[in-house]
Amino acid sequence: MKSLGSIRRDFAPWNDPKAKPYIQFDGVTKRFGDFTAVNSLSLTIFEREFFALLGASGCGKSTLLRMLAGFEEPTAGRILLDGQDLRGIPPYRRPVNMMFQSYALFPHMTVENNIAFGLKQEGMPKLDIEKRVADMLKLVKLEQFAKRKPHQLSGGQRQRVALARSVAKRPKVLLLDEPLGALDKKLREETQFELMDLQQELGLTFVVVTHDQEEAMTMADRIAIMDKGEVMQVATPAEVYEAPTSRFVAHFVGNVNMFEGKVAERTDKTTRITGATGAQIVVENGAAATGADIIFAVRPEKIRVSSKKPADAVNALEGEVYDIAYLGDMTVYHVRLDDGQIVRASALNAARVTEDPLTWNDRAWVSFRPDAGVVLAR
Ligand SMILES: Nc1ncnc2c1ncn2[C@@H]1O[C@H](COP(=O)(O)OP(=O)(O)OP(=O)(O)O)[C@@H](O)[C@H]1O
Repeated sequence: MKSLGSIRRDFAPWNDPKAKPYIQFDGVTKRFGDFTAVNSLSLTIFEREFFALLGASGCGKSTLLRMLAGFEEPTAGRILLDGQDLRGIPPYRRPVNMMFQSYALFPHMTVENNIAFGLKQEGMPKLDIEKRVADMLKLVKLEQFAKRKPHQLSGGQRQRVALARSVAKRPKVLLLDEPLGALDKKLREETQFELMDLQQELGLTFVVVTHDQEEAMTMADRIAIMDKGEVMQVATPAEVYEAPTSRFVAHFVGNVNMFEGKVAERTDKTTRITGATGAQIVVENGAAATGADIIFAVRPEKIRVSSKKPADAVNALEGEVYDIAYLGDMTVYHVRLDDGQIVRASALNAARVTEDPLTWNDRAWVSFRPDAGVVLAR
Protein backbone atom coordinates (compact mmCIF):
# COMPACT_ATOMS: atom_id res chain seq x y z
CA MET A 1 0.00 0.00 0.00
CA LYS A 2 1.29 3.43 -0.92
CA SER A 3 -0.12 5.56 1.82
CA LEU A 4 0.52 5.41 5.52
CA GLY A 5 -3.13 5.77 6.27
CA SER A 6 -4.11 8.70 8.37
CA ILE A 7 -0.68 8.95 9.94
CA ARG A 8 0.79 11.48 7.59
CA ARG A 9 3.61 12.77 9.70
CA ASP A 10 4.43 15.69 7.47
CA PHE A 11 0.81 16.86 7.22
CA ALA A 12 -0.38 19.02 10.12
CA PRO A 13 -1.43 22.45 8.80
CA TRP A 14 -3.56 23.00 11.91
CA ASN A 15 -0.31 23.37 13.88
CA ASP A 16 1.08 25.90 11.44
CA PRO A 17 0.03 29.45 12.35
CA LYS A 18 0.77 30.55 8.77
CA ALA A 19 -1.46 27.92 7.13
CA LYS A 20 -4.54 29.38 5.47
CA PRO A 21 -7.86 27.82 6.47
CA TYR A 22 -9.73 26.31 3.54
CA ILE A 23 -13.20 25.73 4.93
CA GLN A 24 -14.38 27.93 7.77
CA PHE A 25 -17.55 27.59 9.79
CA ASP A 26 -17.78 30.89 11.58
CA GLY A 27 -20.39 31.05 14.35
CA VAL A 28 -22.81 28.91 12.33
CA THR A 29 -26.27 28.29 13.75
CA LYS A 30 -29.06 26.30 12.11
CA ARG A 31 -32.57 26.33 13.52
CA PHE A 32 -35.52 24.29 12.32
CA GLY A 33 -38.50 26.14 13.84
CA ASP A 34 -37.57 26.52 17.48
CA PHE A 35 -35.19 23.54 17.42
CA THR A 36 -31.49 24.37 17.24
CA ALA A 37 -29.69 21.66 15.23
CA VAL A 38 -26.33 23.49 15.04
CA ASN A 39 -25.45 25.99 17.73
CA SER A 40 -23.02 28.85 17.02
CA LEU A 41 -20.38 26.47 15.75
CA SER A 42 -16.91 27.49 14.57
CA LEU A 43 -14.55 25.09 12.86
CA THR A 44 -11.63 25.27 10.44
CA ILE A 45 -10.68 22.63 7.88
CA PHE A 46 -7.51 22.75 5.78
CA GLU A 47 -6.88 21.98 2.15
CA ARG A 48 -6.16 18.27 1.50
CA GLU A 49 -7.34 17.36 4.95
CA PHE A 50 -9.36 14.20 5.61
CA PHE A 51 -11.74 15.58 8.20
CA ALA A 52 -14.36 13.58 10.10
CA LEU A 53 -17.48 14.83 11.86
CA LEU A 54 -18.26 12.25 14.51
CA GLY A 55 -21.27 12.14 16.76
CA ALA A 56 -24.37 10.27 17.81
CA SER A 57 -27.58 10.34 15.81
CA GLY A 58 -29.17 13.78 15.83
CA CYS A 59 -26.08 15.74 16.92
CA GLY A 60 -26.24 17.91 13.81
CA LYS A 61 -23.38 16.49 11.75
CA SER A 62 -25.40 15.91 8.57
CA THR A 63 -26.94 19.36 8.86
CA LEU A 64 -23.44 20.82 8.97
CA LEU A 65 -22.48 18.90 5.84
CA ARG A 66 -25.67 19.89 4.03
CA MET A 67 -24.99 23.54 4.76
CA LEU A 68 -21.50 23.20 3.28
CA ALA A 69 -23.00 21.54 0.20
CA GLY A 70 -25.58 24.30 -0.11
CA PHE A 71 -28.71 22.19 0.48
CA GLU A 72 -29.44 24.25 3.60
CA GLU A 73 -28.53 27.82 4.51
CA PRO A 74 -27.33 28.75 8.02
CA THR A 75 -29.80 30.68 10.18
CA ALA A 76 -26.85 32.73 11.43
CA GLY A 77 -23.10 32.82 10.90
CA ARG A 78 -20.97 32.33 7.79
CA ILE A 79 -19.39 29.47 5.88
CA LEU A 80 -16.29 30.40 3.89
CA LEU A 81 -14.50 28.32 1.27
CA ASP A 82 -11.06 29.52 0.30
CA GLY A 83 -11.98 32.90 1.76
CA GLN A 84 -15.26 33.22 -0.16
CA ASP A 85 -18.57 33.52 1.68
CA LEU A 86 -20.80 30.73 0.32
CA ARG A 87 -24.10 32.35 1.28
CA GLY A 88 -26.53 32.39 -1.62
CA ILE A 89 -24.33 30.24 -3.89
CA PRO A 90 -26.43 27.28 -5.13
CA PRO A 91 -25.10 23.73 -4.63
CA TYR A 92 -24.17 23.16 -8.27
CA ARG A 93 -22.01 26.27 -8.32
CA ARG A 94 -19.99 25.31 -5.25
CA PRO A 95 -16.67 23.46 -5.77
CA VAL A 96 -18.10 20.83 -3.49
CA ASN A 97 -19.70 17.50 -4.28
CA MET A 98 -21.60 15.10 -2.08
CA MET A 99 -21.05 11.37 -2.40
CA PHE A 100 -24.20 9.42 -1.77
CA GLN A 101 -24.40 5.78 -0.82
CA SER A 102 -24.19 3.23 -3.59
CA TYR A 103 -27.94 2.62 -3.68
CA ALA A 104 -28.24 6.06 -5.26
CA LEU A 105 -26.66 4.72 -8.48
CA PHE A 106 -28.94 4.57 -11.52
CA PRO A 107 -29.87 0.88 -11.76
CA HIS A 108 -30.64 0.88 -15.48
CA MET A 109 -27.35 2.52 -16.48
CA THR A 110 -23.98 0.86 -16.96
CA VAL A 111 -21.09 1.70 -14.70
CA GLU A 112 -19.57 4.03 -17.28
CA ASN A 113 -22.84 5.83 -17.89
CA ASN A 114 -23.34 6.27 -14.17
CA ILE A 115 -19.94 7.90 -13.96
CA ALA A 116 -20.51 10.00 -17.10
CA PHE A 117 -23.95 11.23 -16.05
CA GLY A 118 -22.91 14.42 -14.23
CA LEU A 119 -20.38 15.29 -16.93
CA LYS A 120 -23.02 15.01 -19.68
CA GLN A 121 -25.36 17.22 -17.69
CA GLU A 122 -22.60 19.79 -17.45
CA GLY A 123 -22.27 19.72 -21.23
CA MET A 124 -18.71 18.42 -21.33
CA PRO A 125 -17.57 17.46 -24.88
CA LYS A 126 -18.00 13.77 -25.67
CA LEU A 127 -14.32 12.96 -26.12
CA ASP A 128 -13.42 14.64 -22.84
CA ILE A 129 -16.12 12.63 -21.09
CA GLU A 130 -14.74 9.38 -22.49
CA LYS A 131 -11.27 10.25 -21.30
CA ARG A 132 -12.47 11.30 -17.85
CA VAL A 133 -14.59 8.18 -17.42
CA ALA A 134 -11.63 5.99 -18.41
CA ASP A 135 -9.46 7.81 -15.86
CA MET A 136 -12.07 7.31 -13.16
CA LEU A 137 -12.53 3.61 -13.94
CA LYS A 138 -8.79 3.16 -13.66
CA LEU A 139 -8.66 5.10 -10.42
CA VAL A 140 -11.19 2.85 -8.72
CA LYS A 141 -9.89 -0.27 -10.50
CA LEU A 142 -13.11 -1.09 -12.31
CA GLU A 143 -11.90 -1.01 -15.92
CA GLN A 144 -13.25 -4.50 -16.66
CA PHE A 145 -16.64 -3.62 -15.24
CA ALA A 146 -17.45 -0.59 -17.40
CA LYS A 147 -20.35 -2.26 -19.21
CA ARG A 148 -21.98 -3.85 -16.20
CA LYS A 149 -25.07 -2.59 -14.43
CA PRO A 150 -24.96 -1.93 -10.68
CA HIS A 151 -26.83 -5.15 -9.81
CA GLN A 152 -24.05 -7.15 -11.50
CA LEU A 153 -21.48 -5.82 -9.04
CA SER A 154 -20.55 -6.59 -5.44
CA GLY A 155 -21.35 -4.11 -2.67
CA GLY A 156 -17.78 -2.88 -2.55
CA GLN A 157 -17.61 -2.44 -6.32
CA ARG A 158 -20.86 -0.47 -6.28
CA GLN A 159 -19.40 1.75 -3.61
CA ARG A 160 -16.41 2.43 -5.84
CA VAL A 161 -18.70 3.40 -8.72
CA ALA A 162 -20.48 5.84 -6.41
CA LEU A 163 -17.10 7.25 -5.46
CA ALA A 164 -15.92 7.53 -9.07
CA ARG A 165 -19.16 9.26 -9.99
CA SER A 166 -18.77 11.80 -7.22
CA VAL A 167 -15.16 12.69 -8.02
CA ALA A 168 -15.58 12.67 -11.83
CA LYS A 169 -16.44 16.37 -11.85
CA ARG A 170 -13.23 17.08 -9.98
CA PRO A 171 -14.72 18.88 -7.02
CA LYS A 172 -12.23 20.50 -4.66
CA VAL A 173 -14.10 19.18 -1.67
CA LEU A 174 -15.84 15.84 -1.42
CA LEU A 175 -18.49 15.43 1.23
CA LEU A 176 -19.31 11.92 2.35
CA ASP A 177 -22.31 11.18 4.57
CA GLU A 178 -21.90 7.74 6.15
CA PRO A 179 -20.20 6.60 2.93
CA LEU A 180 -19.60 3.01 4.00
CA GLY A 181 -22.79 2.50 5.99
CA ALA A 182 -24.19 -0.08 3.58
CA LEU A 183 -21.12 -2.34 3.60
CA ASP A 184 -20.39 -5.23 5.93
CA LYS A 185 -17.59 -4.91 8.47
CA LYS A 186 -14.77 -6.52 6.52
CA LEU A 187 -15.56 -4.72 3.29
CA ARG A 188 -15.95 -1.48 5.19
CA GLU A 189 -12.45 -1.80 6.59
CA GLU A 190 -10.96 -2.49 3.16
CA THR A 191 -12.87 0.38 1.62
CA GLN A 192 -11.66 2.74 4.35
CA PHE A 193 -8.09 2.18 3.18
CA GLU A 194 -9.10 2.61 -0.45
CA LEU A 195 -10.78 5.89 0.35
CA MET A 196 -7.66 7.12 2.12
CA ASP A 197 -5.44 6.16 -0.82
CA LEU A 198 -7.76 7.82 -3.27
CA GLN A 199 -8.00 11.01 -1.27
CA GLN A 200 -4.23 11.34 -1.20
CA GLU A 201 -3.87 10.43 -4.85
CA LEU A 202 -6.38 13.09 -5.91
CA GLY A 203 -5.20 15.66 -3.39
CA LEU A 204 -8.78 16.50 -2.44
CA THR A 205 -10.25 17.74 0.80
CA PHE A 206 -12.62 15.16 2.28
CA VAL A 207 -15.23 15.87 4.92
CA VAL A 208 -16.88 12.69 6.11
CA VAL A 209 -19.81 12.30 8.48
CA THR A 210 -19.90 9.15 10.56
CA HIS A 211 -21.23 7.83 13.83
CA ASP A 212 -18.63 5.03 13.78
CA GLN A 213 -15.68 6.07 15.91
CA GLU A 214 -13.39 3.38 14.57
CA GLU A 215 -14.04 4.55 11.05
CA ALA A 216 -13.27 8.15 11.98
CA MET A 217 -10.12 7.10 13.86
CA THR A 218 -8.89 5.01 10.92
CA MET A 219 -9.43 7.48 8.13
CA ALA A 220 -9.28 11.02 9.40
CA ASP A 221 -6.41 13.43 9.89
CA ARG A 222 -8.58 15.22 12.44
CA ILE A 223 -11.93 14.51 14.04
CA ALA A 224 -14.55 16.92 15.33
CA ILE A 225 -16.62 15.27 18.03
CA MET A 226 -20.10 16.74 18.13
CA ASP A 227 -22.86 16.72 20.70
CA LYS A 228 -26.19 18.57 20.52
CA GLY A 229 -25.16 20.88 17.71
CA GLU A 230 -21.82 21.82 19.27
CA VAL A 231 -18.24 20.74 18.77
CA MET A 232 -16.83 19.15 21.92
CA GLN A 233 -13.25 18.68 20.69
CA VAL A 234 -11.32 18.88 17.43
CA ALA A 235 -8.09 16.92 17.36
CA THR A 236 -6.14 14.13 15.70
CA PRO A 237 -7.34 10.57 16.40
CA ALA A 238 -4.42 10.00 18.76
CA GLU A 239 -5.13 13.19 20.71
CA VAL A 240 -8.82 12.47 20.95
CA TYR A 241 -8.03 9.03 22.32
CA GLU A 242 -5.06 9.83 24.57
CA ALA A 243 -5.99 13.33 25.67
CA PRO A 244 -9.75 13.81 25.68
CA THR A 245 -10.63 17.17 27.17
CA SER A 246 -13.99 16.17 28.59
CA ARG A 247 -15.84 13.29 30.12
CA PHE A 248 -18.09 13.22 27.07
CA VAL A 249 -15.25 12.74 24.59
CA ALA A 250 -13.45 10.20 26.78
CA HIS A 251 -16.64 8.14 26.89
CA PHE A 252 -17.55 8.59 23.28
CA VAL A 253 -14.27 7.38 21.82
CA GLY A 254 -13.22 3.92 22.96
CA ASN A 255 -13.55 2.37 26.39
CA VAL A 256 -12.46 4.20 29.49
CA ASN A 257 -12.28 3.78 33.25
CA MET A 258 -13.26 6.78 35.34
CA PHE A 259 -11.76 7.04 38.81
CA GLU A 260 -13.63 9.72 40.70
CA GLY A 261 -12.15 11.60 43.60
CA LYS A 262 -11.09 14.86 45.18
CA VAL A 263 -7.70 16.48 44.78
CA ALA A 264 -6.08 15.93 48.18
CA GLU A 265 -2.65 17.34 47.49
CA ARG A 266 -0.65 18.81 44.64
CA THR A 267 3.07 18.94 44.11
CA ASP A 268 5.04 20.24 41.10
CA LYS A 269 4.44 17.13 39.05
CA THR A 270 1.83 15.02 40.71
CA THR A 271 -1.65 15.20 42.09
CA ARG A 272 -2.87 12.93 44.87
CA ILE A 273 -6.52 12.01 44.58
CA THR A 274 -8.69 10.52 47.30
CA GLY A 275 -11.65 8.46 46.22
CA ALA A 276 -14.98 8.22 48.02
CA THR A 277 -13.88 5.20 50.06
CA GLY A 278 -10.50 6.68 50.94
CA ALA A 279 -8.47 4.84 48.29
CA GLN A 280 -5.70 7.04 46.98
CA ILE A 281 -4.19 7.39 43.54
CA VAL A 282 -1.33 9.57 42.34
CA VAL A 283 -1.51 11.05 38.88
CA GLU A 284 0.46 13.35 36.63
CA ASN A 285 -0.62 16.35 34.59
CA GLY A 286 -3.50 17.40 36.80
CA ALA A 287 -4.27 21.11 36.60
CA ALA A 288 -7.17 20.97 39.06
CA ALA A 289 -6.98 22.86 42.37
CA THR A 290 -6.82 21.22 45.79
CA GLY A 291 -10.30 20.19 46.90
CA ALA A 292 -11.65 20.02 43.33
CA ASP A 293 -13.86 17.10 42.30
CA ILE A 294 -12.19 15.37 39.39
CA ILE A 295 -12.02 12.20 37.36
CA PHE A 296 -8.92 10.34 36.32
CA ALA A 297 -9.77 8.71 32.98
CA VAL A 298 -7.68 5.67 32.06
CA ARG A 299 -7.94 3.47 28.95
CA PRO A 300 -8.21 -0.30 29.60
CA GLU A 301 -4.94 -1.12 27.86
CA LYS A 302 -3.07 1.17 30.26
CA ILE A 303 -4.17 -0.93 33.22
CA ARG A 304 -2.37 -4.06 34.33
CA VAL A 305 -4.07 -6.93 36.11
CA SER A 306 -2.06 -9.29 38.31
CA SER A 307 -2.64 -11.81 41.03
CA LYS A 308 -0.11 -10.14 43.36
CA LYS A 309 0.39 -6.48 44.15
CA PRO A 310 3.16 -5.30 41.81
CA ALA A 311 6.11 -4.14 43.94
CA ASP A 312 6.87 -1.14 41.76
CA ALA A 313 3.33 0.15 41.21
CA VAL A 314 2.49 3.69 42.34
CA ASN A 315 -1.20 2.99 41.92
CA ALA A 316 -2.56 -0.43 42.81
CA LEU A 317 -6.14 -1.19 43.76
CA GLU A 318 -7.40 -4.54 44.98
CA GLY A 319 -10.47 -6.41 43.90
CA GLU A 320 -11.83 -9.60 42.43
CA VAL A 321 -11.99 -10.90 38.87
CA TYR A 322 -15.60 -10.49 37.88
CA ASP A 323 -15.55 -11.30 34.19
CA ILE A 324 -13.06 -12.37 31.55
CA ALA A 325 -13.56 -12.09 27.81
CA TYR A 326 -11.07 -13.84 25.55
CA LEU A 327 -11.05 -12.00 22.21
CA GLY A 328 -8.22 -13.85 20.51
CA ASP A 329 -5.74 -11.03 20.11
CA MET A 330 -6.42 -9.78 23.61
CA THR A 331 -8.16 -10.61 26.83
CA VAL A 332 -10.44 -8.17 28.62
CA TYR A 333 -10.72 -8.42 32.38
CA HIS A 334 -13.43 -6.87 34.49
CA VAL A 335 -12.24 -6.49 38.04
CA ARG A 336 -14.64 -5.46 40.80
CA LEU A 337 -12.71 -3.27 43.21
CA ASP A 338 -13.40 -3.53 46.91
CA ASP A 339 -15.26 -0.19 46.71
CA GLY A 340 -17.60 -1.72 44.10
CA GLN A 341 -16.24 0.01 40.99
CA ILE A 342 -15.75 -2.26 38.00
CA VAL A 343 -12.45 -1.69 36.24
CA ARG A 344 -11.91 -2.79 32.67
CA ALA A 345 -8.38 -3.83 31.75
CA SER A 346 -7.17 -5.33 28.51
CA ALA A 347 -4.04 -7.34 27.93
CA LEU A 348 -2.56 -8.26 24.56
CA ASN A 349 -2.13 -11.98 24.11
CA ALA A 350 1.35 -11.62 22.68
CA ALA A 351 2.53 -14.97 24.02
CA ARG A 352 0.49 -18.14 23.70
CA VAL A 353 0.58 -18.80 27.40
CA THR A 354 0.26 -16.12 30.07
CA GLU A 355 2.60 -16.40 33.02
CA ASP A 356 0.00 -15.09 35.47
CA PRO A 357 -3.23 -16.90 34.69
CA LEU A 358 -6.23 -15.39 36.40
CA THR A 359 -9.68 -16.77 36.54
CA TRP A 360 -13.16 -15.84 37.72
CA ASN A 361 -13.45 -14.81 41.38
CA ASP A 362 -9.67 -14.68 41.91
CA ARG A 363 -8.35 -11.85 44.04
CA ALA A 364 -6.53 -9.46 41.72
CA TRP A 365 -4.74 -6.13 41.62
CA VAL A 366 -5.20 -3.49 39.00
CA SER A 367 -2.29 -1.11 38.64
CA PHE A 368 -1.44 1.85 36.45
CA ARG A 369 1.17 4.56 36.14
CA PRO A 370 0.62 8.17 37.18
CA ASP A 371 0.74 9.19 33.51
CA ALA A 372 -1.64 6.45 32.34
CA GLY A 373 -4.60 8.79 31.90
CA VAL A 374 -5.93 12.33 32.01
CA VAL A 375 -7.48 14.43 34.75
CA LEU A 376 -10.92 15.75 33.79
CA ALA A 377 -13.43 17.98 35.51
CA ARG A 378 -16.37 16.11 36.99
N1 LIG B 1 -35.50 19.69 7.83
C1 LIG B 1 -35.56 19.52 9.15
N2 LIG B 1 -36.62 19.95 9.86
C2 LIG B 1 -36.68 19.81 11.20
N3 LIG B 1 -35.71 19.23 11.94
C3 LIG B 1 -34.63 18.78 11.30
C4 LIG B 1 -34.49 18.89 9.87
N4 LIG B 1 -33.30 18.36 9.53
C5 LIG B 1 -32.73 17.92 10.67
N5 LIG B 1 -33.51 18.18 11.73
C6 LIG B 1 -33.20 17.87 13.14
O1 LIG B 1 -31.93 18.39 13.46
C7 LIG B 1 -31.20 17.49 14.28
C8 LIG B 1 -29.86 17.18 13.63
O2 LIG B 1 -30.08 16.43 12.45
P1 LIG B 1 -28.88 15.83 11.62
O3 LIG B 1 -29.44 15.11 10.45
O4 LIG B 1 -27.89 16.89 11.36
O5 LIG B 1 -28.29 14.79 12.65
P2 LIG B 1 -27.12 13.74 12.47
O6 LIG B 1 -26.16 14.03 13.55
O7 LIG B 1 -26.61 13.74 11.10
O8 LIG B 1 -27.88 12.40 12.80
P3 LIG B 1 -27.96 11.02 11.98
O9 LIG B 1 -26.68 10.32 12.25
O10 LIG B 1 -29.13 10.34 12.62
O11 LIG B 1 -28.19 11.38 10.55
C9 LIG B 1 -32.09 16.27 14.46
O12 LIG B 1 -32.69 16.35 15.73
C10 LIG B 1 -33.11 16.37 13.35
O13 LIG B 1 -34.33 15.82 13.75
